[in-house]
Amino acid sequence: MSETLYDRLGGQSGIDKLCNRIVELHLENEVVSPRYRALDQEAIDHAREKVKEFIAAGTGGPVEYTGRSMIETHTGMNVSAAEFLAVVDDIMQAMKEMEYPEPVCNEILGISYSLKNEIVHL
Ligand code: HEM
Repeated sequence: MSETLYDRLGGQSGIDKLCNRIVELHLENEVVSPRYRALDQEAIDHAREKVKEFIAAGTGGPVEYTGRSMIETHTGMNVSAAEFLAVVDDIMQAMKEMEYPEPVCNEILGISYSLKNEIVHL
């Protein structure tokens, strides 16, 4: 059987580390940090855990996503294209730091972009 993207991300432990780093980068990224700094610690922790689940489930892991849909989550935020790009940049930066092979980075990049219309200007 061929390896899933979940496997190539290092399974749940790889995805957990990746998401932890992505959230750290968001909190330092001046384009999007106000969005996350507006949340209390509990909400940040909750979002981080749901993102871990979302990626694991979406890449073929043995996990069910129990969070809200992308449209439901981001509706009312009026997320801009610049904010979307900043979030994708942080994802790519975290993947680069963790030295994932380029094809794996590109797959995540493609999946991220495929979600743009479910996140931006809602
Ligand atoms: C590929 C891009 C993105 C993905 C996959 C994604 C995924 C998620 C997930 C899974 C959650 C948690 C859902 C839940 O609580 O049930 C979430 C929450 C959140 N997202 Fe996104 N997101 C993306 C882009 C963005 C962007 C561009 C922004 C704006 C800067 C953003 C802002 C937020 C905020 C503020 C929350 C917390 C919402 C709350 O606590 O009510 N996200 N996102």
